[in-house]
Amino acid sequence: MHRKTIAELAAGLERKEFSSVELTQTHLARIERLDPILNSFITTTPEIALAQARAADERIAKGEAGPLTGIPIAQKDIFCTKGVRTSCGSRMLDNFISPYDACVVERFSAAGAVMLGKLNMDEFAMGSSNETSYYGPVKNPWNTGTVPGGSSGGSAAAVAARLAAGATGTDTGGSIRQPAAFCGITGLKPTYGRISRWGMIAFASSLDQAGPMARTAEDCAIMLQTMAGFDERDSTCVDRPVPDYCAALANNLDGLRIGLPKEFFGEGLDPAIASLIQEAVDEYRKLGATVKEVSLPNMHLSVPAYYVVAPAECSSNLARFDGVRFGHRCENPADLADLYTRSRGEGFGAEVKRRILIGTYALSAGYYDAYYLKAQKVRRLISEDFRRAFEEVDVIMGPTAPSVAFEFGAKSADPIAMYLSDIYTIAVNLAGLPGMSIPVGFADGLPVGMQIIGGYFSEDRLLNVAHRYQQATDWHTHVPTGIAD
Ligand SMILES: NC(=O)C[C@H](N)C(=O)O
Repeated sequence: MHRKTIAELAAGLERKEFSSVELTQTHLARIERLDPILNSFITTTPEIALAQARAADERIAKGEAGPLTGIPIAQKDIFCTKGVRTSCGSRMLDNFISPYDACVVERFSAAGAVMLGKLNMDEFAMGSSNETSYYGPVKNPWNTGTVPGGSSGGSAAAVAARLAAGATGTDTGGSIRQPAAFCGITGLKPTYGRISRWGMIAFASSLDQAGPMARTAEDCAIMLQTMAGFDERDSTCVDRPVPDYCAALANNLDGLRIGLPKEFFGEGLDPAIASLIQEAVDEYRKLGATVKEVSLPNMHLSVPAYYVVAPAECSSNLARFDGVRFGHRCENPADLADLYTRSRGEGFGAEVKRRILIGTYALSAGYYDAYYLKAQKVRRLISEDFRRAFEEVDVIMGPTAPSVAFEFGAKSADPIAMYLSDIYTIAVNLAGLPGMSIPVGFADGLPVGMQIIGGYFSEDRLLNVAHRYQQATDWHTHVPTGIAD
């Protein structure tokens, strides 16, 4: 059962080949058996899952099921879940039981989905390897000596290992796409504003966006259908109709104009990855696409601009964790200053502290114009680069990450080396565009992801482009041996 995609599981439930309770029990048993190795879950919620599965079976029996009714999924632990610990991968929130559900969680519940638990992640989504989690790193199911990527590493590993049929992720600077690439799954970061951020713990509010992570583009379409749409509780959520993402999947790709940015194929890219991307692009030629080189001249400024904007917003957002209202509080504070200092000092890990310090510095009087204002101008230049490219092409393709999954510890001592693993993804966040990662092969036995970037609100087109490729190839069907057999 666990090998089936969400679309296949929904068909099986409808035909009564198995019940949601059976399906849920199968996944819970797999988590119990395999997650001690992978560490992809921070919290499992078997009682909630089985209650939701029973309710789903009733709904299916009455003929009132939707495409996600009875499907076992899991939530990144950045989404607030009522009555369930919501840690954001941090000691700061280790004791935090959320009093409400995030909008995304509400929508999955309303659709009748089953929540298996909360997934491991880099602390407050800051990281690209899952090594910054207070709960320990997640292992990559393809090779447990390598990282799963981050920050949505628990989501990617759980889906790759068939512990959940689908998972939510969030992407501030590559956090859905890079782990999807490292674990050989499909992930979509939608346009900024497509999905409500309400109840999603804020890291960098002008960049954060939730999205689906699953095995296929079709499954991502099914999940996005439920996640997308206006919510007045998030002032940046866009009030715009949600298209039927599944209806567009099978459209043919005749005449699709693909752009390959020359900046994506330069120095620093693993040559094995470059050739797999070229092979995938050749497949698209066979499917009727035309291919041309485009340029994103300000791409090289994306990582530096991100590491001003994101820490600046993080220093402001994380000011709320003060030991007073919720989260970690130090023992016996001497006075208020001691309470703040020790609670934050004990509650946050090293990477989070680094970002808060960078952000506070960048925003401080005298440095604001030199850093923050300048980074905002660069952001505008990057958006303009994409706008110009999309005058000539429909989608942009390139590698998701410059390397395959790396070994634990390989980049932890060098923050800049770690930051560079998001070199191809971050510009998309700065511009607010949608982007996907799909599996296109293996290098050194590890999965390689290709990124597909589209214009604003072109998620239907991206999913269509990804789906047609997945119908013509089988990279997305490969299963990590040993762990996920
Ligand atoms: N949250 C993200 O998108 C991850 C990014 N690597 C960061 O550390 O900021």
